[in-house]
Amino acid sequence: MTQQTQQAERIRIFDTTLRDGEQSPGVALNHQQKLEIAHQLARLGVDVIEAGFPIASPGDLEGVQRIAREVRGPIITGLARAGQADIEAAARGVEGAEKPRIHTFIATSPIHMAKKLNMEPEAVIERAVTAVTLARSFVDDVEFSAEDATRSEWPFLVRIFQEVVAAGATTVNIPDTVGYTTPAEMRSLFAHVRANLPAHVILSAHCHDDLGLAVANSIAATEGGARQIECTINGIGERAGNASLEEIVMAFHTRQDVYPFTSNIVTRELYRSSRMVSRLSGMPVQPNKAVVGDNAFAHESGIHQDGVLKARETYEIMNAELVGREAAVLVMGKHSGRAAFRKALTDLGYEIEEERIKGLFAGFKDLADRKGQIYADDLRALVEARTDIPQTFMLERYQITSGSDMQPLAFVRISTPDGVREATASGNGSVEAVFGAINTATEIAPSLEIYRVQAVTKGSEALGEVSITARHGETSLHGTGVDTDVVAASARAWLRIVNQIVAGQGKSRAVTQGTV
Ligand SMILES: CC(=O)SCCNC(=O)CCNC(=O)[C@H](O)C(C)(C)COP(=O)(O)OP(=O)(O)OC[C@H]1O[C@@H](n2cnc3c(N)ncnc32)[C@H](O)[C@@H]1OP(=O)(O)O
Ligand SMILES: CC(C)C(=O)C(=O)O
Ligand SMILES: [Mg+2]
Repeated sequence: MTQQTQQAERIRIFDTTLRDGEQSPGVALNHQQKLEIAHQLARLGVDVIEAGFPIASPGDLEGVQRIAREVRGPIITGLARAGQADIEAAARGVEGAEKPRIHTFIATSPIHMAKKLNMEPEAVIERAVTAVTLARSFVDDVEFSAEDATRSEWPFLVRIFQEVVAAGATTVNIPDTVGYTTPAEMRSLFAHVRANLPAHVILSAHCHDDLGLAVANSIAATEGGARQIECTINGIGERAGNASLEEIVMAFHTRQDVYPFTSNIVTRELYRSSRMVSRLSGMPVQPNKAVVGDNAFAHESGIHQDGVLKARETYEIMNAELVGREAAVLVMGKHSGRAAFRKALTDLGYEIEEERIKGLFAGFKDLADRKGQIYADDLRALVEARTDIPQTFMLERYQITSGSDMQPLAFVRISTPDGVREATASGNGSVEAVFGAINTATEIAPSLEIYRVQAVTKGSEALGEVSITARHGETSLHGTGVDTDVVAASARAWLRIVNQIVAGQGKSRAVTQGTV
């Protein structure tokens, strides 16, 4: 949101990750963690940091105090119910701040007033006015929130807002506390309140995501006159969470044509902020989360990859670097096409002629079908597993029968230029049995010297690389095989040795005809 247009108006970003975000079930941040996040929020350029709810606990008070003392730049605020003790605690919390604010609130919906507060509407107004007046005795900057505003009666809302503004509130917040409203409703509500309050009062939106509308509702609020948006990093917060800061900021940034707003947010700090909050709060970010999710700038399907390689904008409306991430990632998998495959091999440093790429691509698709995601090491293994040694013997299929009370029995079916050979053999283990069956089928029997196996890629479907050194007469030969199945990888490695012997790279003898 750094781009300026002529009519651009400023939207203040009020971050409540450390207060409403911390209200996410299971999240509790210690002072050090809160401070670390607050410093990052300052680097991110938020206008307001809601650092906590000082009356909640001595620890919360101390956390707010440390942030107020140590973090410079943003306004630091603490939340307070509409009551003396809460407001005094909030005042103690923010007193060291360069720019202190007290944020006080009381519910205004019929259900909250009657069932929760057990108060008459007139008493609620009186309590709100008293609270704002007290808060103003400590600081010049006071925000008042009408909790559950979107289920409140509009005339009542306007009345309480007018009264708290007269008592000194400088920002008036209209929260959709239970995530109930819709964009059209929010737009109208803000326009109505805006028309009934003095122009110097900043209107604020605070939306929850119970229906997945928090970001849309926050943006709609700006169309009705909101100039402050309350949100959290990664959208964490009470129940389904709050409006996500990064989504709002990037919506404005990307659609300047329809939302001519500016803000102080340094978009390149968004991803770092997201990672930090996720790490410290213990709340993972879903992979498909907009802007900051692992997949937000990743492309797996061939048609998209081809488009992105030709022109990034074909499938990307934002630049990954703009939010502090690495450039778009092409994820290799079974939906990938040749364009991305070729690019991935080039990126890995291979210069491979087109004819060979065709062959490798078939192997890649086959592997992707079995493995799912293909990593760089998978590609390396694919390329390097193929050499120019003639594949005289090729494993078509194998089968192992084994159990706790029997010796493993291997069956192999091997193709040769002259036809197919099949053989069975038993061994002390599955690998030994399959080697025996290959020896029988090929009539070549190198002796095993060294056998090593290692996982070369990530994931439970990782590729296993088998590396074998064998002797044939006086010659030592080396073969490797890669597969998601260790027995198959072993069989491939063994056949590579056999094929080297046939090709004369070891002390070999002629391939004999016939099916075993
Ligand atoms: C929509 C929001 O996100 S609001 C913020 C929610 N966040 C939190 O509640 C986290 C921190 N909260 C706490 O630590 C505790 O709830 C405290 C310290 C604030 C209060 O604890 P307790 O005194 O034990 O009260 P408890 O939480 O059980 O009940 C809340 C009381 O506050 C009253 N209350 C609720 N909101 C307000 C308000 N805005 N102004 C005045 N009183 C209020 C309730 O009516 C209830 O009063 P009652 O005990 O007379 O019935
Ligand atoms: C305290 C207020 C602003 C709040 O968090 C809400 O209503 O959701
Ligand atoms: Mg809230």
